Amino acid sequence: MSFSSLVQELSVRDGNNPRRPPPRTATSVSTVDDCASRISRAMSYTSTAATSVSIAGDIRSQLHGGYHHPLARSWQAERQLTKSMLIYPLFVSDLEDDETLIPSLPGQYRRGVNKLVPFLQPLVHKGLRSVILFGVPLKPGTKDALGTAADDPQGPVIQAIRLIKQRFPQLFIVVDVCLCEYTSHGHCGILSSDGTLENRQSVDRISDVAVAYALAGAHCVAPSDMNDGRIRAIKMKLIDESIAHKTLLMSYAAKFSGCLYGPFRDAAGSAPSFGDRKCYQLPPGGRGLARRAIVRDINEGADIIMVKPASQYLDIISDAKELGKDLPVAAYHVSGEYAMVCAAAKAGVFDLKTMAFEVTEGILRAGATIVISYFTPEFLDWLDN
Ligand SMILES: NCc1[nH]cc(CCC(=O)O)c1CC(=O)O
Ligand SMILES: [Zn+2]
Ligand SMILES: [Zn+2]
Repeated sequence: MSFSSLVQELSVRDGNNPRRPPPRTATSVSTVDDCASRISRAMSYTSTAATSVSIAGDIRSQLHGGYHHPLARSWQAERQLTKSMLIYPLFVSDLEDDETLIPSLPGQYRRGVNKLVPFLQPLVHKGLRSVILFGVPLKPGTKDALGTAADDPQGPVIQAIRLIKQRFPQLFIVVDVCLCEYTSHGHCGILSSDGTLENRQSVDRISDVAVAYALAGAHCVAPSDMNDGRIRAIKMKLIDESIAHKTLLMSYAAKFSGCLYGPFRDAAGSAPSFGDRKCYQLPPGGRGLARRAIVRDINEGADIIMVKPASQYLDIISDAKELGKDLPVAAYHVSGEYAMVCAAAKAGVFDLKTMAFEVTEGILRAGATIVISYFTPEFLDWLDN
């Protein structure tokens, strides 16, 4: 039985409804007026006859027309990925001529300051708008219990900020603020004698480091340490230094613990030497806790809220958008997510480009408008075609 004859049959069977519209046939030609009156008839029909699905379905079940054409498909998305939404992570080591492939992070390198400009030049030319910097101290003896090297004026991050700002003035420089790359114990703050984070000292140190990066010229500081109260402390010190008006404060507000940061820790040499980060990064099931952290950081003065990882936490991205209606939401598609996509594509599970777009579109659909992605160089090419 064809669809239209089924509709007809159902309509005929439903003979006790006096407002039943006449059955349509496949050959009927409609005018705009005809169409409008049919819609209004169908609407009044469904409102009085909930038992029948036939007539309203006849019109409103037709969705394909809305996305037959590629351009129409793009119109179905609330937001489209653009180059300006992307932030590219860069690992900057303290060995000036370093250019080392990170084995667990396919295609990504650790680079010394001397390698940055030649690497960035073609990307900037293709439309790269923003980078996020992570310092990697490799020289022996650089790490200590207080993470002293984090704001070393001769260290890789401050050197890189100055260099990039001078050579690519149009590039927006975000700097990750944390101590784990610089502490001998690998934790994201200063520890008290029982091995837990000492909040007051950690926040004091983290906020000093953030201000040092901002004074060196970073456009944005992004604390990823998760110590309570660091957003307020950084904002206050930025105000004290009279640079709050030109420094964007992006909070890693909802940063979850788990196993997706592994390749990053290989790249940055920042794995904790004992224990884990479960007492300061959020538990994966903690949606309510994440919502509290988001609200807290908004109230402490964050300009942008970040959610991380991204694909496993799309509900949290959507919560961040709802809670911080007037703040942009960023999502970090982290090292483990990136490595998974690369590994599966390599194993023939799916096409790399298709999946990179699918995962990123999912992140945008959930509510983010800024995406930190290791796929950024590829997107700069893909978005041109
Ligand atoms: N605290 C530092 C930091 N900043 C961003 C990441 C992870 C980013 C990634 O996995 O790509 C981490 C690692 C961690 O918290 O252990
Ligand atoms: Zn850290
Ligand atoms: Zn603990």
